[in-house]
Amino acid sequence: MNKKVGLFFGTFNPVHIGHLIIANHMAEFSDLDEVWLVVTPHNPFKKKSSLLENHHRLEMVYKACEGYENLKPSDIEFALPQPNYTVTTLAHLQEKYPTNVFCPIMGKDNLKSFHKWKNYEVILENHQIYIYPRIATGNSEDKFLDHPKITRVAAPVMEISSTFIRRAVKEGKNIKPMLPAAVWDYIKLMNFYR
Ligand SMILES: Nc1ncnc2c1ncn2[C@@H]1O[C@H](COP(=O)(O)OP(=O)(O)OP(=O)(O)O)[C@@H](O)[C@H]1O
Ligand SMILES: O=C(O)c1ccc[n+]([C@@H]2O[C@H](COP(=O)([O-])O)[C@@H](O)[C@H]2O)c1
Repeated sequence: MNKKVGLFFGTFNPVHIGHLIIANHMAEFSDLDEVWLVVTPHNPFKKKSSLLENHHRLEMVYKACEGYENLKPSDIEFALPQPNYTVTTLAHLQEKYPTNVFCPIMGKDNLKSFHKWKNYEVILENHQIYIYPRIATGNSEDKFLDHPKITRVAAPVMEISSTFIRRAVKEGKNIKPMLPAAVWDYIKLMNFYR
């Protein structure tokens, strides 16, 4: 049988429990067999300056996924041209794993800017997109929400961001519960974000 794989793309600088809870919820409560956390070297919409090196972010994702049978870290984008366009990654993955069915996972907030993604029509044509709820800013219409290639999954809403975590670590705050334990220990050990 073809394996249905959810793809959770992110810079994961660092990965936090918000990411982990969503990824795990998708793997456990939707029809996805696995969720791959794809570490993006360079998001086309984000500045690269505050980014930790790719292998450090991957290491944190690897640590976060430990003990979760259906969550897998992926470094597939490391060898692809940058900035990383999701349409390119999807084509590459489909070629490498022809029997897998790949479904990108996205927060409802991201759907608002989806029409600005490179070749978004191609993504929609070839893939079912799994959407989880997110508190969105602004009130523009979600024109994709009722699209047949959109599947909505009622996951918990987690308002935590990597930006908040980086800032808090810099200020010496204890934000241990916001990170998987092994990720918190690694950040301390490596003196990241100080
Ligand atoms: N708390 C959260 N709950 C659900 N989804 C999230 C959460 N934080 C981020 N995401 C989503 O997870 C994916 C990867 O997130 P990303 O690595 O950009 O983290 P981030 O916390 O948004 O980072 P930053 O604060 O550095 O912008 C993105 O699709 C993003 O929208
Ligand atoms: O392909 C695109 O045009 C595109 C535009 C913006 C974002 N993305 C991908 O979406 C992922 C999540 O984006 P973000 O901004 O929520 O971190 C990130 O890993 C990017 O590679 C992709």
